Amino acid sequence: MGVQSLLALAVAIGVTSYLKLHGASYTAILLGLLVSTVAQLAISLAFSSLIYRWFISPTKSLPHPRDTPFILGNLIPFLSEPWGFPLVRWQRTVPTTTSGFYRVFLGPFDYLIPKSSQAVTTVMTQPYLFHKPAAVRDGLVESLGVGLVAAEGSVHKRQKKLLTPIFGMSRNRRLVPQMWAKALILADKMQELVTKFDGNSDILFMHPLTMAATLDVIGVTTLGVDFDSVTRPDQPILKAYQRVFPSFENQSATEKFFGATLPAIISPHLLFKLPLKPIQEFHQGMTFLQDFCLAQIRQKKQEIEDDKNDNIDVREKDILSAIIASGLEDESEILSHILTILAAGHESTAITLAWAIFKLAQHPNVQAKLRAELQAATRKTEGKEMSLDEINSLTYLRCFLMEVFRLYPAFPAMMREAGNGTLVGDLHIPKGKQIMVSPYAVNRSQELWGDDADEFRVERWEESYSGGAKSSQAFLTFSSGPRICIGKDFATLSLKVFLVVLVSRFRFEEAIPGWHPIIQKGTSLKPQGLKVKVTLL
Ligand code: HEM
Repeated sequence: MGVQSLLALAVAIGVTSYLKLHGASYTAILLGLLVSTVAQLAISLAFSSLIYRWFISPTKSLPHPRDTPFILGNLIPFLSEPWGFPLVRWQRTVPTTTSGFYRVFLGPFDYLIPKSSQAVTTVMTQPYLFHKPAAVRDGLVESLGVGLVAAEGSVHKRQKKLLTPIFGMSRNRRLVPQMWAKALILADKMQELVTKFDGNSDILFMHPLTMAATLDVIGVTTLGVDFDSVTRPDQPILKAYQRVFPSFENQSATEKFFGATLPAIISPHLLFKLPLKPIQEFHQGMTFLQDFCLAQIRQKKQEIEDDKNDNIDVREKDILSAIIASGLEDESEILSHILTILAAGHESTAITLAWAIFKLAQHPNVQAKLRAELQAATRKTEGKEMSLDEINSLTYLRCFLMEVFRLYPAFPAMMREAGNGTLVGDLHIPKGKQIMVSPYAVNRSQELWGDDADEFRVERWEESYSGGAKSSQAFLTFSSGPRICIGKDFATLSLKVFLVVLVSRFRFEEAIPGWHPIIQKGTSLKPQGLKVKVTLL
């Protein structure tokens, strides 16, 4: 229990005893407690925002954004804009210090932000010292269990060792036909939509389509189950995910406000118990997914047990089979891995695919160059499905995708917390200090990428394999260090397959010249209402 909580308890006991001794009624005592709680909260807020932050904190000498009002600090831009926007501004305007960190204030909470690549390295290469904050971890555990995203320390190390080979090159080779089949189904659906009214062209909202398609890829590759979300938008798994990750487009202004604010200020234990409609929907969605995945796990276990010949096709059929065949027996851990892979794997890829298609529409020259590369490759394969090596030999496709990854990282910020007090150069970071690492801001840093960091310039990846970045920590789309995304190659491959199939079959143009979709505020870079004109070639 911290000093503040002890003080609060002492004041509450004091107030109750005083009122009781003076013969007050229970209503008066309750009222007294309420008033004293509010007063303590106000004093604690004022103390952290007006005194601790400026005069006592060991990080008090670090620079911070200009225009930082007392009390609210930098909270307003953070709540009113997509997270990445203020982070890019601050990355450019706050002076660089020797430690490479600066600080921002979200209401009473102070965050350190690593600005230099050295500071980013310090945080990302020591994931068990700078771990995920308890509130973030608790939220993940509540929904997904202790899978790789939520695990810390030795548990994370063991899980990563178990899962890394399952996501290796030999699996990717096996996945290509499944991904290809799903990309063709998406292309067929898009063809059906654009030819519906006798023409060969129409405006399509891409994000719902990419969500359904990437969910289908993850379903077939992870569980060996065909969700069929692209052709059946009412199928229950898709509906469950729409409940778990609601799109802001379908929410009222109040729901949007609370959806962006409550997770930042209330502990997940409390948040998940609130009698609010989105929370109830979340639980219903999660319960459905848990029951569904558990049934799949039991069925798959049986298949593997029944296979007396250790048949590779049974043990390696999909990611779930490979996890069970690896010898992991704990059913709740297997369930956490599957829920984690399904959740982490499809939304991020869907967001990236939607942005990729939007960038093609915005940049016809890039699209033409990519199509030319694909047509030349397709001539060689005589229009048949490409192999992993053929897909990976498409150099312009790689360059295009890297530039999309750089400018549109699906997760604009990652939260961390110092597990122990530590020294970084001359800066003492105290235990419990909150840290925010921003892939969005680092990927657009002019110090690391040059003056044209904001420009969508595919050539930078043609000129140099690293895109000309001045540090290996300049590209954080998939995080870096021991907690780097395990599905990085899986996601890259499935995006390449989707792009090969879609760009070969359709031309993408801006639906409205110069229009840009709004980016959802919060933890992901979800585009709202992303639409493009799609023409069948
Ligand atoms: C474009 C697509 C993707 C992006 C941008 C992305 C990005 C990220 C990022 C930034 C992290 C680190 C989060 C943090 O530490 O706070 C992460 C972790 C993770 N991702 Fe991905 N991801 C993508 C696709 C996938 C896919 C397809 C899968 C699985 C099939 C996956 C599974 C995971 C897992 C299990 C972790 C936790 C790794 C660990 O903590 O060791 N991701 N991802």
